[in-house]
Amino acid sequence: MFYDPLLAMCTPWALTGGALLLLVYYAWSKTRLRYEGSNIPPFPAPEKPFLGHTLLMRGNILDNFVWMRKKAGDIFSLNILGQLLIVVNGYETMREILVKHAEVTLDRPVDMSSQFLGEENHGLLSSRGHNWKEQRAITHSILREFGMGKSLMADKIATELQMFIEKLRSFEGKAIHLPSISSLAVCNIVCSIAFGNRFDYDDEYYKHMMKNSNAYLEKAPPIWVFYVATFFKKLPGDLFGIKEYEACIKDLNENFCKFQINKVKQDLNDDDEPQNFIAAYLQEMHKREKGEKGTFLDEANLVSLVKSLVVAGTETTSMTLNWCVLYCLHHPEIQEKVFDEIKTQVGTARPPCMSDMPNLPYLSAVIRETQRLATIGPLTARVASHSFEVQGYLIPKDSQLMFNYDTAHRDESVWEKPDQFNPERFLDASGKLLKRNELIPFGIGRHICVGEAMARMELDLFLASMFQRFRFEPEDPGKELPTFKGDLVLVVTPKPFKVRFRERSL
Ligand code: HEM
Repeated sequence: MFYDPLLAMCTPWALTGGALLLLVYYAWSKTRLRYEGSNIPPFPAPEKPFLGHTLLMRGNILDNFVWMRKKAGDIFSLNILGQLLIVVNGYETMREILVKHAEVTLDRPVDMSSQFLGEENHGLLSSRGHNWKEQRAITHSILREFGMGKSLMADKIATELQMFIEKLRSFEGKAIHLPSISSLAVCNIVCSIAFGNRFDYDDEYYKHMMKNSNAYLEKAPPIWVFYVATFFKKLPGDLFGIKEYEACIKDLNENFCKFQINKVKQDLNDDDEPQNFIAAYLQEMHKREKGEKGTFLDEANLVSLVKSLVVAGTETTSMTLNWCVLYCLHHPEIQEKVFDEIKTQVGTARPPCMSDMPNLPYLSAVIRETQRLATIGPLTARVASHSFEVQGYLIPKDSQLMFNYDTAHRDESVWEKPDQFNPERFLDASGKLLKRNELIPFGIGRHICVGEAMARMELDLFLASMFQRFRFEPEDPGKELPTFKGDLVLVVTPKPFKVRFRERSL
């Protein structure tokens, strides 16, 4: 046979080169957007080869979105490793899509934790279509039955609030990190509704599970990592902490949510009056299973639901309390004004209750302004189930949409000096509370926070009692006060700071 030494030498190189070319072509074809010629929203910056706009998702995304919006307008496109991501800003534009096009923007994209737990269509945060509709309706109806926004819920909150205030008193003015206590208190309210139990603040099991619940938010890898997380997971080591994150959420799932459900199941009798969320859900599930219509209610959905109540219902409320305290450290005069209002309208002999709230408009304005300026949950995502048009742009089927709620709260055309903490913007000239539609801390459209009424009640009661009983003072009055600039870890958290709760002499 003919032997060519040159060919023999070249072949390994040719093979390697060919393989590399194929790999490059594969990577290029996977990361390229295929919408040439269609009128998708504009890009704020040129795409980088292979990476698209992925690097723009690093750092403080909310700050990055500000300059992108200035360049490209309220709706702009990003290429994240081949996935079209359309970012939507401004109250009117978000409303137009989430309300007018609600049916085609109903589903959320699969999130990382659901993917890791094999829960791609479960519960409320990651379920889709008819399953989501049934889970949403049952959650809403059970929470309403348990008195969300009514007295039963208020009683549960008041019981926990008493423990919380006692705990704050016990520090006798020593500087503390508020969320390490407030998260335990707020989560206890969710627990007492979900499975009828509260935990002692020093309970090791509870503290461990709360750490997992916090990790859900704090340890969540950066958003862009999600697109390549399954690949990174296969690599040795733990790049971006993906494996640690997975371990935390699995522990929370198995040893908290499933464990508590099994405990309720042991004593469940379908004929008894349900005493908690889990029992009510299981009883309704058994009823529907016997019907002819079929049901999406099942235990896998319940596990995910319980987890979303714990995770979505804890840090959001706890961080809002923390932000409010931080703003008041900067504005002691506002703090005193709230105290004076409570002293006049409620007195100091008993804790404030829900029926006092109509007489406390200034406190309500402080809470609204806290929610506006902090925008705890600034980003939410959806997938377009069909193509549709908005403001002349095509939103193609399967594109992902990210809604930037933060912009609704910071638009200068709506809010004068939006970066300042000014509760007066929620009051009219006679001191009456104003309703302002652009305030959307709980979101808009069909996915609007299912725990809104409960959260409002918690914020009202907790803050009213905190203002009544304590003066909030900085850890070290000689030092610079903690900054207004927060960190986005799914929820926006202030940079950790300590505060002194000085008991007022009442
Ligand atoms: C101050 C406290 C809270 C804030 C600022 C807040 C904010 C939000 C926001 C912005 C959303 C997303 C809306 C969207 O995707 O458009 C949401 C959804 C949700 N929240 Fe809240 N939330 C709070 C408290 C609570 C509480 C106390 C619970 C329950 C115990 C809760 C449970 C949920 C659930 C389950 C969802 C998903 C709803 C769905 O997709 O249908 N949240 N919340």
